[in-house]
Amino acid sequence: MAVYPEATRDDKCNAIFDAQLKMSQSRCVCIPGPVIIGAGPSGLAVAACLKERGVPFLILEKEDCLGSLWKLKTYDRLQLHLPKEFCQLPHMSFSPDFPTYPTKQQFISYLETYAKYFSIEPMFRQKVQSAIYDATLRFWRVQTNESEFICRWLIVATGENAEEVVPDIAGISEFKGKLLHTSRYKDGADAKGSKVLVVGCGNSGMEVSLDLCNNGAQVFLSVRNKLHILPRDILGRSTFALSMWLLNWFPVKMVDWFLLRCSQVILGDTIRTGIRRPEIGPLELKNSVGKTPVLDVGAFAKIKSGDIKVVPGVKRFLTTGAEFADGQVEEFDLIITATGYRSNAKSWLKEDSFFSDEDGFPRNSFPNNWKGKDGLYSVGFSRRGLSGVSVDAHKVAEDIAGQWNSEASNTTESHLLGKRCRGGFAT
Ligand SMILES: Cc1cc2nc3c(=O)[nH]c(=O)nc-3n(C[C@H](O)[C@H](O)[C@H](O)COP(=O)(O)OP(=O)(O)OC[C@H]3O[C@@H](n4cnc5c(N)ncnc54)[C@H](O)[C@@H]3O)c2cc1C
Ligand SMILES: NC(=O)C1=CN([C@@H]2O[C@H](COP(=O)(O)OP(=O)(O)OC[C@H]3O[C@@H](n4cnc5c(N)ncnc54)[C@H](OP(=O)(O)O)[C@@H]3O)[C@@H](O)[C@H]2O)C=CC1
Ligand SMILES: O=C(O)C(=O)Cc1c[nH]c2ccccc12
Repeated sequence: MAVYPEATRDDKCNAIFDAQLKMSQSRCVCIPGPVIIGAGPSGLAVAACLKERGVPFLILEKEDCLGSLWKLKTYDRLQLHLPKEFCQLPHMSFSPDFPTYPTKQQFISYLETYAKYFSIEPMFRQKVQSAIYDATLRFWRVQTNESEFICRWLIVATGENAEEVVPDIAGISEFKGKLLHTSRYKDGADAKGSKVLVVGCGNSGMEVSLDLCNNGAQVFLSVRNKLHILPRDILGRSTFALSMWLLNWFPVKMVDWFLLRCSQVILGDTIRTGIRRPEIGPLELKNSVGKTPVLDVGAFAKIKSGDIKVVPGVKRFLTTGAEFADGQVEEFDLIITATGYRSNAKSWLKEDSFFSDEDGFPRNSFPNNWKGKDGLYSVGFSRRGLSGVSVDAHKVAEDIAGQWNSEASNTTESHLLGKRCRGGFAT
């Protein structure tokens, strides 16, 4: 357990008095176990692990459903791009009927079943506005739009993709056509015959481009940087699974070399289409800066055939279209920003040591990214997708359960505060 500077008796009395005064004025609830922020896969996974260990908890979720990223912010044709065995959460496998790459709907129904099985009932419409550690009381104070929650442990599970990144490109507000981020794209049903620019070439940009193309749109894909494209499957086996298997025996550079040779044979030279590859290999790049390679499900064939046209980065937007870095100008009906997401943790978490101001991720990288000080934890910030979520969830639950079961969790302060709190939620 962390060691705190001892507060004086007077400090403690004043702080307890302040806390009690605040509680009597506003709705304030003491939570006996941890408060988990976010009811996505990470929040559910750590909740299930805590349940297994008999630790009560409360999940606060800003939306009115669990798995909100998957339910509200993803397109219809989405399928997991890692095989299902790498995406399941702790203590429950996917249905054997699910295909290797479950669909969005299957993944959502898995999350629903998961929550039901473990009797996880998040509190919805609770947007966390601030969380601050009271060093005198040794409690976290979590303020939502409705209430204040007081707890000993705080688990940040708000995700790597909490907020859309909207590019700050000149003239973006001038564009008179339709402009939307991939998080609001559902399908290309209305796009038939229209001219569409997709800005950004991650997995979202590639898959949305493919979907638009399949729906009869004329698609331009703006690529400003180097990136790795790998086929999702090599000889009928998942590229990701194959990579993980090879990494048991070979160094990452050798596995990267193998992946690039296979990509060359299966996809051909990406440079011919205007897409340059980084000098560092795909897995090494993922491990070092977290940049996920594109796992291609068909968009690259459309690029090679010219159905999707690769254009350089956008220099500026115009009222009717865009000008690109090479001076080319095109008119568009629709522009879709596929420019990714960012963490929102720094907008509400008032602490300076565990989470970085720069990117809102824990400062320490995997495997030391899950535990901060003063009872602060994170799940789902390891840049390892859903398999990273499970690893974090196990570690966090084990650590908290250890404290919960020891006498240390029953401090005098918690009893004193607990008696004064009105009501309490703990699932
Ligand atoms: C299009 C897309 C496809 C993906 N496909 C894959 C894949 O195939 N395989 C894979 O491994 N990963 C994939 N990912 C990565 C994705 O991050 C994970 O699948 C997973 O959703 C991460 O779970 P999470 O719970 O950490 O975050 P999220 O799913 O984002 O959940 C976080 C939750 O926190 C809530 N929240 C945020 N801020 C607050 C606040 N202030 N107060 C209260 N609640 C808050 C949100 O509403 C949300 O419900 C994909 C991501 C995207 C965008
Ligand atoms: N089937 C699946 O399972 C899918 C999984 N995903 C996952 O979801 C997560 C998010 O993916 P995604 O939404 O693609 O986001 P990413 O962050 O992976 O990609 C964003 C892209 O936008 C570009 N970009 C960012 N800012 C700008 C800008 N100002 N101008 C031009 N381009 C810009 C980036 O290029 P640059 O390199 O230059 O910064 C990058 O190509 C990833 O983890 C991904 O793997 C997404 C879709 C499908
Ligand atoms: O979907 C994502 O963003 C992921 O992080 C999944 C993932 C983890 N490690 C990888 C290596 C190659 C491709 C995807 C992933």
